[in-house]
Amino acid sequence: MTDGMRRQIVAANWKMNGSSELVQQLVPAVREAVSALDNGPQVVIMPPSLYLGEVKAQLADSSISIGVQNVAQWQSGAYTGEIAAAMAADAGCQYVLVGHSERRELFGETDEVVAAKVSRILASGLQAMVCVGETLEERDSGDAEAVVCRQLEGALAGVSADEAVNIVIAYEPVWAIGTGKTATAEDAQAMHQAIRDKLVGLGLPGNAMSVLYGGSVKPDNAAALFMKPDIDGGLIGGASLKAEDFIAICQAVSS
Ligand SMILES: O=C[C@H](O)COP(=O)(O)O
Repeated sequence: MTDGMRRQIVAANWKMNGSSELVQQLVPAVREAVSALDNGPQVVIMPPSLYLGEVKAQLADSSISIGVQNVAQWQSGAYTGEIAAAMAADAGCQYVLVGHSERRELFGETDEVVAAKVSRILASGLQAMVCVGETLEERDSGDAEAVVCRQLEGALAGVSADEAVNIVIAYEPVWAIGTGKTATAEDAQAMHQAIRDKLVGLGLPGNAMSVLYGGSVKPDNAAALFMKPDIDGGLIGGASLKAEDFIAICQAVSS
């Protein structure tokens, strides 16, 4: 299923959850299980930034990558409470999540802000995991694809085909996040295909880029989603906080 830079990825977004205790319990267990996988996915752990150092220490010499859940659109300066993409790189991250629907909804992130962040992330030599997805209302009114295409166009404004090697797309229907309602594998596949077509339309190598699915991915639905031809793995919220569940999801990619 991989083609060029397209690769299977399972990313853990802890959101604002976790503790030092969780790091000490969960990360070594995930590390051990992932190292035993044949042909396993690239695993990425994105804890709250305060725990990055502890997670990194647990992952020394492992193949698992680390990332942050957000960075500022600015380079540096008087932006109390923010962290810069360059700092994420300096702290040893490889990935940055950007444009998550919670950031768009709760923190007012527009497509323009997302695009500015993408540009900072790429300039810092990191991989941008760009989230897109429609609300239930938008899906019910038949606008899901148009919304996702608009978000892609906005977030990737100014990204060149060469830079696309450092972009991963995560399709997360908002109505499926944390609700236990997941898109059917068929609906997710259809949207992933539409995303690739849109990327190609934007002059980017859409068929060679990784496109992940997120939204209530659990051990019991992961394999059906991941076996679809255009789904390259998942962005996992709730289930990434339980070692057993997250490991089972990583195993579903390699099976
Ligand atoms: O970033 C992760 C997603 O928002 C999915 O969260 P969830 O797996 O809890 O539905």
